[in-house]
Amino acid sequence: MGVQIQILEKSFQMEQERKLVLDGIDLHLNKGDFLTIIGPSGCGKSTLLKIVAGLDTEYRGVVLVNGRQIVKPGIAQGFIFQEHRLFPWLTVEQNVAADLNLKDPEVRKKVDEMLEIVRLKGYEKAYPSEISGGMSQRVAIARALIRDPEILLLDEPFGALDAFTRGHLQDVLIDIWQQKNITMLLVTHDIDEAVYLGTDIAILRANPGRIQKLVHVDLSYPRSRTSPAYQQIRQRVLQEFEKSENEKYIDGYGI
Ligand SMILES: Nc1ncnc2c1ncn2[C@@H]1O[C@H](COP(=O)(O)OP(=O)(O)OP(=O)(O)O)[C@@H](O)[C@H]1O
Repeated sequence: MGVQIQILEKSFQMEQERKLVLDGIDLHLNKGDFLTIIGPSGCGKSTLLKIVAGLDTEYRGVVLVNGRQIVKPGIAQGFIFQEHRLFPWLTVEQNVAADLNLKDPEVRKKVDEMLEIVRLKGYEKAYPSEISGGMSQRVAIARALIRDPEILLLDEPFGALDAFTRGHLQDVLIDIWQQKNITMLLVTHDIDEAVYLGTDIAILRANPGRIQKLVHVDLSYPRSRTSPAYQQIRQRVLQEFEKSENEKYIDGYGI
């Protein structure tokens, strides 16, 4: 049970050649794990997430979510993009309900519960143009959660937000994860975000994308960024990250 990701090979056809992007990725997440993924630009993080989401099925390998093979997008795999992708003509509560009927008392109850979890009570009737970027991203998270996904996939979800809002949303995300005991897979460029959120961190290297190192973060939540144990793990991850970046240049790619 849990999530099994086995990507033997993922390549893209370029004009002249096939480019190998992911090579031998093997990851296992138990229910309730929070895996963060970092790595140099272009190492295949988004490609990996799209494969797990079922958005890309052109690869050699297999992804299993609770024993079921992922062959297309579905409600079992919630996906949060960097931009929130809300419908501008729908209110906050309509965006959360999306194709579900808000007049159904069960749906109404769930929408209210989700808005409570993402701390948006009082904004039900607002339109996306009337709320901030951070609030919009919380609406997107509520919209994914209402479908009870077995795994939530987040691609740089807070990358476009200012540092203060990002810090706040990281805490909201930990809250949601703890309340729902959901399995999380989050891609980020931010080493601090990877350490602050993850039970485990996968550091990828590029050309082709491979797992450079898996680091287990044995720290309880909420985490203190200034604690020596936190700083020690951060330092370790940073060193691995630098190694993965150097290898990218030694290989002659990425410049
Ligand atoms: N649809 C596509 N067709 C061809 N090549 C692609 C396609 N999508 C991604 N690639 C290539 O695959 C590689 C990995 O891309 P991907 O977006 O997964 O990397 P990333 O690690 O998420 O990068 P970043 O951190 O910059 O967002 C890159 O070299 C990219 O150019």
